[in-house]
Amino acid sequence: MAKPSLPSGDLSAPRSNNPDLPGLRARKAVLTMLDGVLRRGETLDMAERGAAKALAPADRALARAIASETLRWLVDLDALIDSATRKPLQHEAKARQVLRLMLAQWLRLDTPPHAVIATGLPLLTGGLRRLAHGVFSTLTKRPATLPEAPTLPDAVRMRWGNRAEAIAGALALPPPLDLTVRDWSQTERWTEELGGVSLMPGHIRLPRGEAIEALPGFADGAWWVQDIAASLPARLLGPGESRKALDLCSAPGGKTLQLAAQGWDVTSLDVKPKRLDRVEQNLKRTGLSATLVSADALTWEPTGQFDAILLDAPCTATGTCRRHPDVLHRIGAEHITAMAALQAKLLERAAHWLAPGGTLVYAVCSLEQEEGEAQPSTIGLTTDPITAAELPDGVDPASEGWVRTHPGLLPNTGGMDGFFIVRLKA
Ligand SMILES: C[S@@+](CC[C@H](N)C(=O)[O-])C[C@H]1O[C@@H](n2cnc3c(N)ncnc32)[C@H](O)[C@@H]1O
Repeated sequence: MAKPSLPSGDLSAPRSNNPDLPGLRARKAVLTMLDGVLRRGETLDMAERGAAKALAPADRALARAIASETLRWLVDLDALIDSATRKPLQHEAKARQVLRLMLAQWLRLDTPPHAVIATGLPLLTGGLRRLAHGVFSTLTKRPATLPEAPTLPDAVRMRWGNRAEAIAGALALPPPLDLTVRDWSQTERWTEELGGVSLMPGHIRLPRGEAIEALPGFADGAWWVQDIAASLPARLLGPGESRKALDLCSAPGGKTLQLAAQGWDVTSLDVKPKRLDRVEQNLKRTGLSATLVSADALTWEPTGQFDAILLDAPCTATGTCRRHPDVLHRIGAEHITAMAALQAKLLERAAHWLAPGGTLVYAVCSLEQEEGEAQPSTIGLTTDPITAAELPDGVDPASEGWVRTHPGLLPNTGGMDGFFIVRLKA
């Protein structure tokens, strides 16, 4: 079973309970991050910003890796804990949280048990510390193992239906790093120079773990990081030939860059000014241009119509579960319903801004039917079927003409994020 590469944070065991020891501070941050995700429903990014901001970069990376692996394997870690306790621990009890992160380090990050104990047990006191020590020792003596792939929470498995097993298989593996090349004619050159593989023109796949900013071509903006699935929506609009495109909900701007590079005259709109700043920085780095608009798409009114609109709508982002395993535990029916309602409103508005004969691509990085397959029927545009020739080998359009990707696709080359994409014509 492939394991994530371990960040170079301090794995050595502190010899006392001194809370200032760096190894202990990283584990404390993990505990706060797990609490943020599991108790307060925060994203892992948000929880990390709150809990780990004072840590040195290597310790912060270590804390992120431990929290990610804990959340990815939570169901299996809990089963191990329950198999070694006579009285089940409450779901969010501190002793359970500490045992979860201890087991994730030992079983997923290959941290030696003595280091796990030295940095885990000081998070507890008294009887709880003795209990955690007992459970961890029982499991290391067995020795306990994890299954080949993480077990998905029941509600998630039910929602993802017959794709669930393949997605769980992909969750066990660290996802690769995909890049989109600004000038597609340079794909071969950059693929060779960066030592990657290309699955489509303009696409390069590298093994995970590269320091992106140090790679050749980054500073000159010859490419940007973008999962291959995330690159499909803009590709489906084809060459722009200076026609007008609206990238609605555009930040941090991967699709704005693509549309600009494909020759569209792009208006790039997002409601969050700080996120729009990132679009600006990305445009600057890549030498591409777009008109930036900081506005709420629910109230904004354009001055004219667009030949193309890309609506990469806000969503539950469950399709990014490989990199954000918090979505396995945070997202429930109420989030999906709320997002689906927002997406329907955005789609409805966007449809009115399309010039006659114009094209609208609707996309979400969600694996949920309500946010994907159920959406386009609510507006009066016709589907412009996506063809297999427009997709990477191994990904086929559905008979309805749309595309549903998920992490279990392209299993031999590293998978892809989960997206729903449909192309509609006015
Ligand atoms: C899935 S992300 C977009 C990713 C982006 N298309 C890319 O490729 O980099 C969704 C974006 O929608 C924005 N958003 C959410 N509600 C919005 C609204 N009412 N109006 C405009 N933008 C909105 C968020 O700020 C977020 O940046």
